[in-house]
Amino acid sequence: MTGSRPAEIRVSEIFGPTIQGEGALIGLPTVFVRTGGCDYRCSWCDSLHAVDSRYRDEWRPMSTEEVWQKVTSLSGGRPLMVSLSGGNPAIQPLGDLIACGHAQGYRFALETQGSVARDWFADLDVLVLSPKPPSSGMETDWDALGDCLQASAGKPQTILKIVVFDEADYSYARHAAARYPQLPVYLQPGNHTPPPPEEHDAPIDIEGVTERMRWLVERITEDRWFEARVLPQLHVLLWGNKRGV
Ligand SMILES: C[S@@+](CC[C@H](N)C(=O)[O-])C[C@H]1O[C@@H](n2cnc3c(N)ncnc32)[C@H](O)[C@@H]1O
Ligand SMILES: Nc1nc2[nH]cc(C(=O)O)c2c(=O)[nH]1
Ligand code: SF4
Ligand SMILES: [Mg+2]
Repeated sequence: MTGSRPAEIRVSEIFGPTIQGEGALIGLPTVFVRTGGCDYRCSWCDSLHAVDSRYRDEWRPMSTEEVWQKVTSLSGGRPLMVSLSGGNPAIQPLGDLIACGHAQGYRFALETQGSVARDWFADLDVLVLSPKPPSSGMETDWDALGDCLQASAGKPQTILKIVVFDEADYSYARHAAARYPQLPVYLQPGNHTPPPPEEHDAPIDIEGVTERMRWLVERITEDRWFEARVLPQLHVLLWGNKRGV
């Protein structure tokens, strides 16, 4: 007799502790679980190694226990914030992992574009919704994003984090923020020229990122948009496009 086996999590990489480089938790020590596979294909994705099926061979199906073992070994058994990213982590079975970690005092933040909702979003501590602006080449399904919010049932701390490259992206961010006035908004300057994933340490266009940040600050102050926050990707400033940091 065979019972159904618990679903496995498709993992691209597990690394840390490092610091959370983006959004509301910036600077906070964290271990990343980056899952493999995404239902989007953003033109400027900086994590293609977890998106493009060319890298599928590097993704490993792991049981919840195996993932948990790796997280606790990296953290030395000391509870911390676990960041679930990808790819789109929402397409992986992560509910058991969250329950397992909570039982040991760990907390969980998840980053997703908001295209797929899961019941277990309500068990997260932090939900980062990062809908994609026009420069990504993706189309936002606002109903799906609404479903994600509904699934979270107001339990996790929830924020909007929007990447901005240009004026059209900025307008999109304003529109998204207006749809969800209850959510804190973080504007993140886009980082151009992501390297091919096999190039782990390519130089970044730091001037471009800095220029876009200054422009973003100008735009929000001009518009008197005083609820918005502008933040760089701290890990990009510190380590460029290096993987696993
Ligand atoms: C790699 S994604 C993975 C999680 C999920 N798929 C998502 O997009 O939210 C993690 C975060 O990195 C951001 N990101 C990806 N490529 C970027 C780039 N070139 N510049 C700035 N932020 C980027 C995404 O917008 C998202 O907020
Ligand atoms: N340090 C660090 N912070 C991050 N915040 C979001 C990341 C991601 O790729 O999802 C990321 C990442 O890859 N590294
Ligand atoms: S949704 Fe996220 S992981 Fe997927 S392609 Fe876009 S930025 Fe990359
Ligand atoms: Mg990243």
